[in-house]
Amino acid sequence: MERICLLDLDGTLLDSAPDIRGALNRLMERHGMAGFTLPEVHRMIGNGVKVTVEQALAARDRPFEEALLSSFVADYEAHASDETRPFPGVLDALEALRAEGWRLAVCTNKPVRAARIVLEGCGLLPLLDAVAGGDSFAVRKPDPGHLIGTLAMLELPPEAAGGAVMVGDHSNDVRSARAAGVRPVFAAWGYGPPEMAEGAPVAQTPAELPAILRGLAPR
Ligand SMILES: O=C(O)COP(=O)(O)O
Ligand SMILES: [Mg+2]
Repeated sequence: MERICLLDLDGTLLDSAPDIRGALNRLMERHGMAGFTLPEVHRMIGNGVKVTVEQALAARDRPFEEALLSSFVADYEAHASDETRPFPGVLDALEALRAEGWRLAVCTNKPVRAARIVLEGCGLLPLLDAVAGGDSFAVRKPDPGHLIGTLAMLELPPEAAGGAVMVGDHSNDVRSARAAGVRPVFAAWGYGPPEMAEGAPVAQTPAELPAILRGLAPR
């Protein structure tokens, strides 16, 4: 069975919160609202941009508007890799996994256009066999269909989930993996608190991934 590694993006491959915060706080400022600290923004990431903007507006007692979301996304796309970088060790870990025969695909709740822009800006795009965003399918994490759809982008059937691992920093990643029949690994360096691992194996750093995934690989 083929070895497939599905990877979450924000808080797993990339420390993207500074640029998400930048675009969010510029939106808030344009509309006369107070901005957010980095730890506050960490807690708003993982359910897609719409939820991020909804939570930000709700925190300031302001109703959600589609136009505010569009203006946030346009600003974010223009500044997606100003400060965003791969977490230390990510590039080496991805190269090691590829050398060991793992196919790599991103499965993120971020809209796919923004995901590709930031992956390109950070130099990770050439290492990936597919990128599935939160708007690539009718469903997104925690729905297992998002992972099954990502496998389909690799021209693999749902049964290939048995040879796949999902690395992510949010309970959405762990839950969608389990529901799809994919083994989850929790990225402890990301934005999710430790309880979001929900009993999944935990990688403390990206450097631990090759050994952990080797232990989970189909034989
Ligand atoms: O919330 C988002 O926009 C994306 O989050 P994810 O990359 O961790 O799925
Ligand atoms: Mg994440």
